[in-house]
Amino acid sequence: MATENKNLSHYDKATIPNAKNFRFGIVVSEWNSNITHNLFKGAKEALLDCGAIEKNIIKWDVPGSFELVFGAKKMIENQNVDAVIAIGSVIQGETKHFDFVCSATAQGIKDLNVQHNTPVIFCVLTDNTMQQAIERSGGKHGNKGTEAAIAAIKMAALGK
Ligand SMILES: Nc1c(NC[C@H](O)[C@H](O)[C@H](O)CO)[nH]c(=O)[nH]c1=O
Ligand SMILES: CC(=O)[C@@H](O)COP(=O)(O)O
Repeated sequence: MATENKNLSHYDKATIPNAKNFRFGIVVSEWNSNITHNLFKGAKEALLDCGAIEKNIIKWDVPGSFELVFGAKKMIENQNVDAVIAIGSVIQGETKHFDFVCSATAQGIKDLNVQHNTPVIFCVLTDNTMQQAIERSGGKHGNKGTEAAIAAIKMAALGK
């Protein structure tokens, strides 16, 4: 199902564990900060709505999506978190750089999930245009940050 057919912000609290006992790390890319700020806002609001305590939400900023992998790794190693949300917005430019950034970031975050015992949620928009990014960070398709927060809670609770 494409995003076109679902709202990223919809969730049923009855199906989500209470997040009050979990610590969350959120690593946020500064590239396209108009987008990543809204993704972070959506994620934080959803975590709090599902019972998370504000002091248990640790936010770090990194320069770009490529640096999300290192930031998430350091968050896992140093902050005793139950899940990490990696937030970025990659938008196609004139060159193939988009492909390399998206691929490296996705593969790097996948690798962290394999190498560590802390889930890292892929909240990186990879859009053709700024308009697509706007629509997925609080616009007509909802907010991917909200979706990522719900995934983080469910993964933090897995096996507990
Ligand atoms: N063009 C975008 C980038 N590019 C920067 C890289 O992520 C990285 O910071 C740089 O290559 C130095 O290592 N990053 C985004 O997050 N979004 C973009 O659209
Ligand atoms: C994803 C990027 O790095 C890209 O936005 C940079 O733009 P360009 O490909 O025009 O250099």
